[in-house]
Amino acid sequence: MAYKKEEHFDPHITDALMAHYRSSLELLGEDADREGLLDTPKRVAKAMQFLTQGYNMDARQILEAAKFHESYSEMVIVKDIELYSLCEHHMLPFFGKAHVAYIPNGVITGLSKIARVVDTFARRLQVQERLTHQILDAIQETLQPMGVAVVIEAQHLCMMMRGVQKQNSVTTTSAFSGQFEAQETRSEFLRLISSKLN
Ligand SMILES: Nc1nc2c(ncn2[C@@H]2O[C@H](COP(=O)(O)OP(=O)(O)OP(=O)(O)O)[C@@H](O)[C@H]2O)c(=O)[nH]1
Ligand SMILES: [Zn+2]
Repeated sequence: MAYKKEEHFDPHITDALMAHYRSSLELLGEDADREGLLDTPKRVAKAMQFLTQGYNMDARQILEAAKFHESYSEMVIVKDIELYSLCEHHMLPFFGKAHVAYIPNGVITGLSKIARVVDTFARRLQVQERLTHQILDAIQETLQPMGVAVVIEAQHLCMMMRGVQKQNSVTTTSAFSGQFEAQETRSEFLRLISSKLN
């Protein structure tokens, strides 16, 4: 499922968000009528709809539409999938990388679909832990593989620009199912995602 182009956003929602962001500008002490800000409510309305459009995307449908029967039964890893999300506490971005693996059980999917599944759940208000589990659950339920592994490494602007103001902390979350619950398989996955060659 492709991203919606900005011109396809619901105009009623865009209008309501524009009014909201215009009054936010004024509440923050700005002159919403000055030249540089005239189009800002519209830009922010569109940007926020873009950043939350995962609500209109269906990860299971994306995977169902790209299932192929194949006897390959080794680990498939898609690593370094960049992600941008918004923390649900402050609506500030968190961003980083997702590493996703599965061990097929007769069914594989298109590699790009794994990245699309990541985007589907990232483009919402999130906490990193739930994002990690939602990616795992969608792949597990749809492809029914022998196991799924998801690791996300991300930096949270709410911890960098404000609040505790820590610039270098990276949060790592992980979720494992099936064969990845075994130490040996999990270690192989962790070794492969930290390798420069793989
Ligand atoms: N577990 C988890 N916490 C998150 C995530 N994103 C942001 N947070 C945290 O959400 C918490 C919200 O805590 P509160 O005490 O309600 O909010 P706050 O007063 O703004 O907290 P500070 O950020 O410490 O100033 C903060 O500790 C954030 O660091 C996330 O993805 N997962
Ligand atoms: Zn936050």
